[in-house]
Amino acid sequence: MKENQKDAIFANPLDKVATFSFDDQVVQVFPDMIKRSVPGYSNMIGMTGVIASRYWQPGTRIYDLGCSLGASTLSVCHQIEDASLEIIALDNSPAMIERCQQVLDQEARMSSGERRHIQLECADICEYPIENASVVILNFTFQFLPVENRLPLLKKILSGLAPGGVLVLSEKVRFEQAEQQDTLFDLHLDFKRANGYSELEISQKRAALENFLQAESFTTHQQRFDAAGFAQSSVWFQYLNFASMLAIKAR
Ligand SMILES: Nc1ncnc2c1ncn2[C@@H]1O[C@H](C[S@+](CC[C@H]([NH3+])C(=O)[O-])CC(=O)[O-])[C@@H](O)[C@H]1O
Ligand SMILES: O=C(O)C(=O)Cc1ccccc1
Repeated sequence: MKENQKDAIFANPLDKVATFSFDDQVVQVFPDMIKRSVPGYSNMIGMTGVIASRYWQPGTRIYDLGCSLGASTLSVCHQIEDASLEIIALDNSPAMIERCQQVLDQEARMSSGERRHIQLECADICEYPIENASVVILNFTFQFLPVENRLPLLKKILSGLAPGGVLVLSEKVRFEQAEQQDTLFDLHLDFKRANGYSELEISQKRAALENFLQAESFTTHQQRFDAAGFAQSSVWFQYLNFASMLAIKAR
């Protein structure tokens, strides 16, 4: 199995910076990239399992939408011991799915407990059916969807959730007030510098993400949760311009 490598994707000058893509090169460095780029990533992933264990209802499924290498799925498995737990983990990057399968196989070999029911699928989350769920996880995936696909996806999730079910949505956010946006955005750049990224890496990655990652404000997220029909929504975590929200379906 390929070992995880340090992220140096944008370390050398590129003639033309192509739009970011979840290809084999990104997969090889992904755990390092996400930890050094997303403030609070480990906290949000760890708590995702804790939230899942409060809202999961036996006989229903948990969906991990945009699972990458399975970090949220594994957090859920650590928190819910029940052998009947069924997780459906989706990603539309074949390179991610291939590596995720290796990660899950390795975990299964290492843990002496029950074999978990994890269905891994290479699929577009906007197309895939969501049925009989009590927990749906969207950790840092929604931000990559075309904006016009976002409300339809939330409506599909709500209709697939059982009463009392939860959606966990973690994202990069932006702020409506220009001064607040500048302050927290600049501090995020400092966070990346403190984690060893150079000015060149920071500026080339920024160019690669332009128009690809579209962050939205808390107000936009809250209004969309309401428009989709969720009964309640809250921001439960924020670290600079990254946050995690949860939205609950009426009982
Ligand atoms: N339409 C789509 N359908 C399916 N997958 C998609 C789609 N669009 C993007 N993806 C997938 O969403 C993932 C986003 S990464 C999630 C991290 C993970 N949740 C984690 O918590 O470790 C976040 C990041 O890289 O910032 C990638 O693996 C894409 O292939
Ligand atoms: O690096 C950034 O600026 C981000 O917004 C986070 C991120 C992390 C991993 C892949 C794409 C974006």
